[in-house]
Amino acid sequence: MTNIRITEVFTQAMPVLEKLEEAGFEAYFVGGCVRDLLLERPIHDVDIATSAYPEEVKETFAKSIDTGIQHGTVTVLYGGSSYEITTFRTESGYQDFRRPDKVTFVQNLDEDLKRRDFTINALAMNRQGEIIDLFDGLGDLKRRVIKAVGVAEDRFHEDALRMMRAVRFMSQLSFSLEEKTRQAIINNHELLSKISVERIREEFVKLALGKDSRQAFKDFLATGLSEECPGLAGKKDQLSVLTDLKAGPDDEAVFWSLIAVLINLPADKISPFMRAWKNSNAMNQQVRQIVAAFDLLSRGEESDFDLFEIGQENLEAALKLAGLLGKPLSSQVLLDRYNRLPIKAAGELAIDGQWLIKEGIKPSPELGQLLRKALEGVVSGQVENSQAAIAEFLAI
Ligand SMILES: Nc1ccn([C@@H]2O[C@H](COP(=O)(O)OP(=O)(O)OP(=O)(O)O)[C@@H](O)[C@H]2O)c(=O)n1
Ligand SMILES: [Mg+2]
Repeated sequence: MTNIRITEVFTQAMPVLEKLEEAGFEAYFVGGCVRDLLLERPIHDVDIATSAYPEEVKETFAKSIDTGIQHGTVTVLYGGSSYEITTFRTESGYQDFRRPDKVTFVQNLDEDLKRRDFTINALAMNRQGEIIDLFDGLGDLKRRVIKAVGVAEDRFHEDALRMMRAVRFMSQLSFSLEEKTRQAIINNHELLSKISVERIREEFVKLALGKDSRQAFKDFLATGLSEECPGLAGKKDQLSVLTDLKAGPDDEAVFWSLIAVLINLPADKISPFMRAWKNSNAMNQQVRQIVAAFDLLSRGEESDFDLFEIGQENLEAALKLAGLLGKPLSSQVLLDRYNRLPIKAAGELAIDGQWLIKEGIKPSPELGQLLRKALEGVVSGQVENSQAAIAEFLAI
């Protein structure tokens, strides 16, 4: 990330503010993009707050999409980028999606900023590049603290997900939690149970993959937030390993596998756990495979054919998992063994079912067994991967 790129993002976005101002409205950059600009972090989305009502925003720009009119948000496409433009409002539009939104439009930026979650997220910037900072967000950026705007309890009652956001930002930014904010999370952690699992999962994964996850996991556990998460209630002791890892996880599937191992999930309980977190089937399957591979490798009895079946991706993931847990698996030896396998996929076998049929084997369970035998023979180096050698090996 460079300053040039950051400047570019805002330079590109300036005409959007300009157009709103020319149309007679106030408009500011707000929230995460201003925070990330000041922290010199990469900016992924530029949010704009304005005095214009959604209909007025739509009239100001040629191309727009109604992404969240009921929250006051219109997405505007301009100069090849898209911008979320939201009318000044109070009472968050961030409520759990199953609950009706109560959005009240307000007259000015100040009222809007007051209802934002943290001081570092309640900064705005105008077209002149001046920062509007009503709650000493700049000071908190310097002190590197996550502090709720105003009365923390109120902010968490407006949207309990913010408690998860607090620990997520700790991890991503390497910030600490301001004491009153921390106390408010301790007092209100039960509210998290009202929030949809999808939203909690999103924050949980961002926390896990953030650069300071170990510090953030400490507060995730100490404030009681973990007690409100699917499958994690009563597991604080096992999960405390997360605060003491050599490094944080950098891969989502490895992270879920780590959790599954830490809370001692038996193989048949991994799926229900992953589903409780509303993970995709693909993620669920990957995690089951990684944990199975990790268990097998931990026993140290894996054959070459086991390595073949595990496959490169899951092997690397299982080794990462072992690394996080400080397990002494000889990674290089295993990877070398894998790399020396004569074939890496069943498709590379010199014969297939068609070929066996041509050789006079009837489509039958026997055919499947022969294929499997050939595969095992080739993978384990017992037989060369050629049709002639395999035919002799199978005695057909
Ligand atoms: N529960 C929430 C979610 C968002 N916001 C406000 O809306 C802004 C934008 O929200 P979002 O994009 O979800 O978060 P960011 O802070 O931008 O973080 P990220 O980098 O993950 O986008 C936040 O900065 C904050 O001012 C809030 O007050 N409460
Ligand atoms: Mg954002």
